[in-house]
Amino acid sequence: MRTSVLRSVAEAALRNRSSSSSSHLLRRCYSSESAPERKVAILGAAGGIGQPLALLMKLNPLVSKLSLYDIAGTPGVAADVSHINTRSEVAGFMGEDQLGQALEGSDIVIIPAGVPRKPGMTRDDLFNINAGIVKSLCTAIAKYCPNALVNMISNPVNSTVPIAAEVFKKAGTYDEKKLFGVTTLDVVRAKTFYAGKAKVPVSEVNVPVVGGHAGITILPLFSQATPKSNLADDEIAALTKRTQDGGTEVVEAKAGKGSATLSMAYAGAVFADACLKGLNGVPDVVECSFVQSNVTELTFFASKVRLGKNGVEEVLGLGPLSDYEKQGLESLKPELKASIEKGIKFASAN
Ligand SMILES: NC(=O)C1=CN([C@@H]2O[C@H](COP(=O)(O)OP(=O)(O)OC[C@H]3O[C@@H](n4cnc5c(N)ncnc54)[C@H](O)[C@@H]3O)[C@@H](O)[C@H]2O)C=CC1
Ligand SMILES: O=C([O-])CC(=O)C(=O)O
Repeated sequence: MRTSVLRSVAEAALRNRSSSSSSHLLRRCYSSESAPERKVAILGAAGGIGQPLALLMKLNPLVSKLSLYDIAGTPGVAADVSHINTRSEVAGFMGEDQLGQALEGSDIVIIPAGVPRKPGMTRDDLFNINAGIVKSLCTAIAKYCPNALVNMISNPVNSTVPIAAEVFKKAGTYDEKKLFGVTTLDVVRAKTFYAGKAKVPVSEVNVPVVGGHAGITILPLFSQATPKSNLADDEIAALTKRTQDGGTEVVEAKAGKGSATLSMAYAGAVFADACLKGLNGVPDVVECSFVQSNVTELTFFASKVRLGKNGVEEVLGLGPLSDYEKQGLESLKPELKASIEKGIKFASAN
């Protein structure tokens, strides 16, 4: 009761954001004690990404219930994480019989379930195994928590997101505002690499990354990076390539032991936090994500997205592009289009 009254007042304050009391009210309204109940489920929670992501979500005061699901290993991960003295109650679920229980009542479902790359593989080489995993998990989401926001991490994201959309369409639960391909790691990398090259504080850096999440479909827009810098064209080209190959850099360094897990868990936690803030009515929450889109002729595309109480509030445009970026945009379209179509075809046929 007290919380809902507080929230109405805070929302009124939001409408008049110059009010000196508004920031105080909002702080109270969205602080951990009064934040609304939010259940977050992680599918693939015992994996390389799933475990550190479970840790990071346990540290998030906006989460009240943390549901950890995998086909094996979740009781141990859940017992371990549950001892941390933060707000959320943790429950572990293992095996398909428990998937419904894991999902029921979820506000956000994060999916890092599936196999990772080994050196020499592309993300698309994961399609044959991961497409089926994502399809069956999304079928369960449509049944048990059709209104949840879905944060898709499993690769190839350029195809797994269209697969999820088709599964939800077939089930009659598709809401394009609620399905997200997580491309935050591309942004995290672009920020880190840009800060290093431009010699600016990394905490102040912003770089949009658009397109998709594989090789040349990852298009960082360094012309829009802030703080501004005077990097030469060849430096921008090298930064772009390093961002596009960031995943492969980690795969090769891990030499057969998987792909990015820790940086991905961080990126997944940043994106889920943004979704939670959006759901809770925090204004001006903007992150890049691979979503259903009209920004280009492609039906799914990553760009900046404003997050709100229903998920996507607004898909933002690309802004001004340099000639180099315009070229990159045209070059990525055929590959991204083919990956989207591959996902749709798989989901329609199976
Ligand atoms: N979107 C992105 O930026 C990134 C995506 N990834 C992708 O994330 C996925 C997971 O990577 P890792 O955690 O390193 O792999 P991992 O092999 O360490 O963990 C995957 C987990 O998924 C579980 N799993 C398999 N089938 C399942 C099912 N049907 N239901 C529930 N859980 C199931 C496994 O038991 C395992 O615990 C890979 O596809 C990888 O390519 C990785 C890094 C970045
Ligand atoms: O490269 C991979 O296979 C995993 C991934 O998506 C990334 O690290 O960006």
